[in-house]
Amino acid sequence: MTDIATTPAIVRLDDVVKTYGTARALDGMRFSFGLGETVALLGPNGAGKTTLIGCLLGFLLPSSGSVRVFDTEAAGLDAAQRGRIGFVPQAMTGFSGFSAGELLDYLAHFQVPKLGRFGTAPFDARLADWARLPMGTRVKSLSGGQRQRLSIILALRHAPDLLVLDEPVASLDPQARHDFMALLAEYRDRTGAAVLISSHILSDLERIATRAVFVAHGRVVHDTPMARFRDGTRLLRCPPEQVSALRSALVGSGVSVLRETPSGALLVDGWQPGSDSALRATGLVVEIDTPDLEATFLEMTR
Ligand SMILES: Nc1ncnc2c1ncn2[C@@H]1O[C@H](COP(=O)(O)OP(=O)(O)OP(=O)(O)O)[C@@H](O)[C@H]1O
Repeated sequence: MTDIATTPAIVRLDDVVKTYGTARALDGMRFSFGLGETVALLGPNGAGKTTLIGCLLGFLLPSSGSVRVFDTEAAGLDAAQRGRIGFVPQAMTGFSGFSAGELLDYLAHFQVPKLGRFGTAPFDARLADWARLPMGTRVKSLSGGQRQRLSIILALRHAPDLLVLDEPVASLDPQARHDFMALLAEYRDRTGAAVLISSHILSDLERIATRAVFVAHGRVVHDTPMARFRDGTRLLRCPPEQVSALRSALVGSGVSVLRETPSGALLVDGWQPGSDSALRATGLVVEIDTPDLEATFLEMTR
C-alpha cells in the first residue's frame, strides 16, 4: 500500500500484527497520517479498528511491527506526549461516583490546555454549550448519550494535536450528532490537529474526512484522499461478456480497478474528466455511476 500522507506523519504504523491467541486482529497494518488530516477509519465489525486504536494509544502492544506517535513508540510515550492526545472511546467507563461537574473539575488538574490554539475559554464554552450536561448528576446516572458528551469534552478541551475517536456518535441523538460533527470540523480547522475517526455513520464521515482508510481482516485494503475519492471513484457496469474487454480498455488509461463486484461491475479509481469519452470511443456500452462512501465501503470490505 502506498503511503499517501501529504504532511509529516505524526502517526505511523508499519506492518503491525496483533494476535489474540490464534486470531490475527491486525495482519500487517500499514499507514500514516499527519496534522490537518481527518482520517476516516472504515471497516466492518471485527476488522481491527479498535485494536488498531488501542495499539496507537499504547493500551495494547503489537505482536510485531511498529506503531509510532510523535516519532516515539506508542507504548513509550511520556506524559507530555500523552497530553497532546485526546481520545473518545466507544463507551466511557469508570468515575461513576463523581458528578459530571466534579469529574470535569478533577481532571482539569491533569489536562493542560494549549493556550492560544483556539482561545481556550471560547472553545470550552462552545463544548459546554453543545454538551448541555446536567453537571450535578453522577456519571453512573447519566444517559449513554450524556456520558458520551462528557467523554467528548474531556477529549477536546485540552486542545490535543492528535484526536482519536472510536465510534464517538453512536449514542448521540441526531441533533447532537449533527452539531458534534460541525464542532469537530471547527476544531480541526481552527487547530490543524490530526484526527482519526472510526464510525459506521458513513454520511458523517463523507462530510468531514479528508482521507478514507478502508480496513478488512486487519489490513488496509484502500487508502484514498477524499478529494480523489469524490472525483475519481466510479462503478462501471457493462454486459458480462464485455467485462474483460472493459478491463483491457482501462489498461494504461490511468484508471485502476479496485474490485470486481459479484455482479461483474468494476469499482475503479483514478477516473478523470476525459475518461468518459475515451471509454465511449472503444464502442463498449458502459453504465457509469459515482458511488458514495457507503457503496464503496460495501465493495471494498466485503
Ligand atoms: N481481547 C480480545 N481477545 C480476543 N480477541 C479479540 C479481543 N479483542 C478483539 N478481538 C478480536 O479481534 C478482531 C478485531 O476486533 P476489533 O474490536 O479490533 O474490531 P473492530 O473493527 O473495532 O470491530 P467493531 O466495528 O465491531 O467495533 C475481532 O475478530 C475480535 O473478535
